[in-house]
Amino acid sequence: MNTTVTQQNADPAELQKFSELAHRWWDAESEFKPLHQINPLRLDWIDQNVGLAGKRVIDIGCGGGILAESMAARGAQVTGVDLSDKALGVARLHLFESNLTVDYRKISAEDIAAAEPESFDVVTCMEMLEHVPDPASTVAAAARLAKPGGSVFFSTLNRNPKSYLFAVIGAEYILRMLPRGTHEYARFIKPSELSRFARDAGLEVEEVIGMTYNPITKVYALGRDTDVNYLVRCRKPA
Ligand SMILES: C[S@@+](CC[C@H](N)C(=O)[O-])C[C@H]1O[C@@H](n2cnc3c(N)ncnc32)[C@H](O)[C@@H]1O
Repeated sequence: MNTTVTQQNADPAELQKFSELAHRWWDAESEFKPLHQINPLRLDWIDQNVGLAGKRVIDIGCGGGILAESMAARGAQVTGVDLSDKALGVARLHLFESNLTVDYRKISAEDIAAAEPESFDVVTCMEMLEHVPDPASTVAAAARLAKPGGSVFFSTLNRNPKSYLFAVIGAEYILRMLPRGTHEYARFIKPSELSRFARDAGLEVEEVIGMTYNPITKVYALGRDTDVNYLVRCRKPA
């Protein structure tokens, strides 16, 4: 692994997992299929709430750039940050194919928040908090990056027996949608916990919305069921 992690809110083993798979990031039938499938839903939800065109956006834990590119395609000026060299390499290469512009940088959320506080109209941090040792620190960095009046979006996995059954046993062992070991149950975050992290960081929590997967129809949907996957929309007071 050529990822250097020093005194950062990062787990080298987690970064290694994503680095090893990075070359398959844009293969919509690969381990990243779920991210490709959920992307239109989360993109539309974000766009409907903030109107992405012309907005300055930062995507924390951008990986290969599925969400970052799609926001750029909607007219946003997007910065993507991650600590996996390989994922960032794939993200940069994919720009040649898409002809889009995204400013990809290898920097932690905390470091870019210290360097460029209150710089972004929109902050997104999706499917990333469950992979870091100190999610509250990432949430605080996301809040710091937002301009006053800006919007901050998170998504992660709830922590309860049902989410263990669906997100770990179901997705990794039965349906084999994800490689075994993708998710560590102890790192799942309850909506109440994420809401507290957000409030402690000075954000107002405006919406918590669930995302469900129907294994029969293979369709994802947004709705009231936050038991497994969920998204949170926050606002930084002006
Ligand atoms: C499941 S992927 C999600 C990618 C993207 N956010 C999406 O939803 O399409 C998790 C990403 O978080 C990144 N990541 C893990 N720990 C990180 C950290 N401490 N700082 C920045 N990125 C991190 C991984 O490298 C990986 O790209």
